[in-house]
Amino acid sequence: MPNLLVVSTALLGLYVLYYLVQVTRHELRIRKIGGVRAPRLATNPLTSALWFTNAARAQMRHRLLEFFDSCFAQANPAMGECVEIQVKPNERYILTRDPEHVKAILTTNFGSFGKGPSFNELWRPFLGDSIFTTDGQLWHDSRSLIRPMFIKDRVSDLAIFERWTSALVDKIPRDGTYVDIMDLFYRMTLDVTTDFLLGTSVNSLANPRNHFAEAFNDVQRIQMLLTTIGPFSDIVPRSTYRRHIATIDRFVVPFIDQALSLPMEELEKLTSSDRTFTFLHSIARYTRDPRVLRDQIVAVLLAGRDTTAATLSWALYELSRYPDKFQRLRSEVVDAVGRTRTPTYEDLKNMKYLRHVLDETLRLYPAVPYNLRSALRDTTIPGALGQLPISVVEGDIVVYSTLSMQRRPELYPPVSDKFADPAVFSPERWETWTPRAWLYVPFNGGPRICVGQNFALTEMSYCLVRVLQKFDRVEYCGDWDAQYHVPEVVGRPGQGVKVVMHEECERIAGDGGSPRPFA
Ligand code: HEM
Repeated sequence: MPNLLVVSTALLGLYVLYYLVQVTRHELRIRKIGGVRAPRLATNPLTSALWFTNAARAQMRHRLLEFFDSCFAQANPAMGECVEIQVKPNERYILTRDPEHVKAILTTNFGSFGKGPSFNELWRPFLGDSIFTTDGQLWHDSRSLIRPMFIKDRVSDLAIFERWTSALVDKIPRDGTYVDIMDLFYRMTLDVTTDFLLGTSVNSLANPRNHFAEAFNDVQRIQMLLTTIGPFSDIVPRSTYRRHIATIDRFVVPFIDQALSLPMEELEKLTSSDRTFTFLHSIARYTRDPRVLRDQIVAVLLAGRDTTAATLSWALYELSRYPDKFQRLRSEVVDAVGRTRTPTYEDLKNMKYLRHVLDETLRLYPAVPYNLRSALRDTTIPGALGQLPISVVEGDIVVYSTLSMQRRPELYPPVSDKFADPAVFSPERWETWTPRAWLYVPFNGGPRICVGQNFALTEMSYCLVRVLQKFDRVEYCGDWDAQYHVPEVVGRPGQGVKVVMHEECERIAGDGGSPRPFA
C-alpha cells in the first residue's frame, strides 16, 4: 500500500511537472511571436471543460448567441472583440467578432489559417476530404473541380428553379389554412439541389417523410454539437451519427456508380447539353474516384440546401411582420414580370428591392452563424489601432461568429430617418448605406468565399418572385414571442414559419364581383 501511494504521488508530480513545462513553453512561444494574449475566460482543462459544458448547454437550449455575446464582456478594447480559452497547456480557442480579425483570417493572412487537422478529423465521417474539410492543395483541387459548375451561364439556366418552385407554389394551401412555409422551403431546396447535383431529385415536396432528408438533418445536428464541444467531442456516442451517414451513402452511392459506369464520350455528351447536365456527370469527367465524388456531392448538398432554405424562411418571416415591405416587394415583382410570366436571369438581377430584402435577411440571419479556422503556423491577428497584435500559435482554433458580429450596434451608423435600428429588419437601409469592410460577410470572403453565392441568390430570388406573383398577402400564424434562432451548422427559425398565404383575387367586371384567383 505505501508503495502504491509513493508511485501515485510520483506520477502525479511528474504530470504536474510536464504540465508546467508545457505551459511555460507555450507562454514563451506566444511572446516570441511578438504579440499578446487575449483576455482569458478559462486557463486550464478544468475551467475550460466548464466553459465547453456551458457552450454545449447554450447550444442545446438555442441560446448560443447570448452565450457567445456574453463572452466579450471581458474583452479588452486594446485587442478588439476577442477573448480566449486555454484548453490544454498548448491548445487554445480564440473567440472573435471583430471585422479586422475576420478580414485577417479570411484574406490578408489567409495562408496562415485553414480548416486544420482537428476539423478534418471531426468532419471526415460526414464530408470526407471535400472542399469543406481540407486545406492547401487538396482544397485547391476541390475548388478547381467545383467552381466551373457555378459559372454564370450555368446558373442563369433557370429551368431547375422553375420546376421546383412551381411544385412548391402548388403545395401552398389556398383555402385559408396555414402552412409551415419553412418546411416547404427545406423540401424545395433539397429537391433543387439533388436535381442539380445528381440529375434526379429526391422529390421531397411530394414525399415529405424521406429517410434521406431525415438522416441529413440529424447528422448536421450531431455534427454541430461535436464541433461546439470540440476538444471534448469524444464523449458523444457516434452510433446514430454513423447510421445516418450510412443512410446518406445508400442514397448517393448508386448515382455515383451509375455515372462511373458510363464511358467518357457519354459523360461529355450529357454534360454538353443544358437539359442533361448534372454536377455529378460533370465532375466524373475529372475524377474516377468514387470516394472523391461522394465527398464533393455531400459537401455541396450540405452547402446548397439548408443555407438557401433557412434564408428564404427568415425572409418570409420578416416580410410577414411588415406588410408594407411585403407590398413594396410585390409591386416591384409585378411591375417587372407581371403575375404569371417566368422571370429571366436579367429580370431577377434588376429587382433592387428584392436584392435588398435578401441582403437584409442575411445581415440579421447569416446562414452560417458560427465558423472557425485553425492556425496552420505561428501568426498574429491585429490588435486595436496602434496596439500590439494578438499572438496565434500553430494549432490554435479561432472561432468567429458572423451572426454576433453583424448584430453589433456600434458597428453601424447612428439611427436616423434613413437608417433604422440595426436590430430591425429594414431592406430600405441598403438604398443609402454600404457596410464597412468585413462587417457584412454572410458568404465569407477571400479565396474561400462561397462558391455558390450567385446560384444561391438566383435560386432565392426566383423562388420569392414566383411566390409573390401568386400571393398578395402573407399572414403570420406563429407566436412572435416564441420564435428563436436554432444555432446549428445553418441557423434556422426554431418555430418554423407558419403562415397563411392569401391568393390575389381579381374582380371580374360583370360577374357580380365574385373574387376569382389569378391563373
Ligand atoms: C444563402 C445561401 C448561402 C450562404 C449564406 C452561404 C455561405 C457560405 C459560407 C459562409 C461559406 C464558407 C464556409 C466555410 O468557411 O467553411 C460557404 C462556402 C461554400 N458554399 Fe455557400 N452559402 C450559401 C449557398 C450556397 C449554395 C447554394 C451552394 C452550392 C450549391 C454553396 C456552395 C458552397 C461551397 C462549395 C463552399 C465551400 C467554398 C470553399 O471552401 O472554397 N453555397 N458558403
